[in-house]
Amino acid sequence: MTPTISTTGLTRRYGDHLALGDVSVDIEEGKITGLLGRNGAGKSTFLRIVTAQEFASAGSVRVFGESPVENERVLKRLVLVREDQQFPDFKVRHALSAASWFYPNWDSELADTLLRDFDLPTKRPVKKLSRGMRSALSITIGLAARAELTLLDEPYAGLDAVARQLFYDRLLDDYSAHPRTILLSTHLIDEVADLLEHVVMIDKGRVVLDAAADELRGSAVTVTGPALAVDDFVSGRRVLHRRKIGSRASVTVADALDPAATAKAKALHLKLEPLSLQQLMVHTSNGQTAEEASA
Ligand SMILES: Nc1ncnc2c1ncn2[C@@H]1O[C@H](COP(=O)(O)OP(=O)(O)OP(=O)(O)O)[C@@H](O)[C@H]1O
Repeated sequence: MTPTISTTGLTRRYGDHLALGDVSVDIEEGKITGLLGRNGAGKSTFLRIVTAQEFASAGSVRVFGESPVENERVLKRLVLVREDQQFPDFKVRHALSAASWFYPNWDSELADTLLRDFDLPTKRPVKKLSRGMRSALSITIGLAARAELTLLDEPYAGLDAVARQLFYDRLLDDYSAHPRTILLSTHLIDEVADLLEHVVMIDKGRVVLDAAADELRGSAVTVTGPALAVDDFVSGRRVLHRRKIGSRASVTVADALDPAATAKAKALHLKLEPLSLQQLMVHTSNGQTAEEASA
């Protein structure tokens, strides 16, 4: 199956700053993929290149098997929702009508439902909306467009926790009813972790993880207990992080534990805690091994 997005050696330099370096990834069709990374990691740059709003310095990008550059055939099959979405001087209902003409799969029933859910005033000029309301409008357009490729670039600026949860719920409901390829860029990883089927993590412009979310959940574990027992238990394993407090230690290892190792930990009275995706990003983007000690 041809991936919806495929990049090879994608590189973007701004002067001497490398925003994306040699990024080769495939974003598979019909999945929700998380594009994760810290501020400035290169997520928006990647999405702007995929949507031909910006050009690569080197490497190639294919979307639906073709170059997206000046390619109407490709661009009309995708929607990008950006955090800093700009709207013409329209009222909300005019912004929605304009979107309905532009996107071939537009669902006005869904748009109406989302307007009600987010309590958006249809007669108000977009410029008079609060920041959170503007995000809600962008999300409404992004979901109601029901584009085959839906790109969401941290679309929740200013949205409160209740509105963000509403967005995640509606995204999942509509995706379940109308499966499509969704790429969601975010650093609020814990909030979206359960939605994601695949994860691409970028750090300083480089891909540092590209794996199925299920594979990553439980792929690292923190072992806590008496320092000697912990050190013995983790010996020979790849240590991501080590913390010592007096005679106790807490060590994160990048291995899934097999049943025998889990039984051994239990016998040694060691505590095992699987690492969340968010913690995994913290450790992955902090470098290979971190050591902390306090007496
Ligand atoms: N037009 C530009 N000119 C110069 N540098 C840029 C430009 N656009 C992006 N950058 C730099 O490239 C890097 C990647 O930026 P990008 O916006 O892609 O990161 P991001 O992962 O989306 O970050 P955030 O989560 O903060 O939105 C940053 O260091 C940024 O300052």
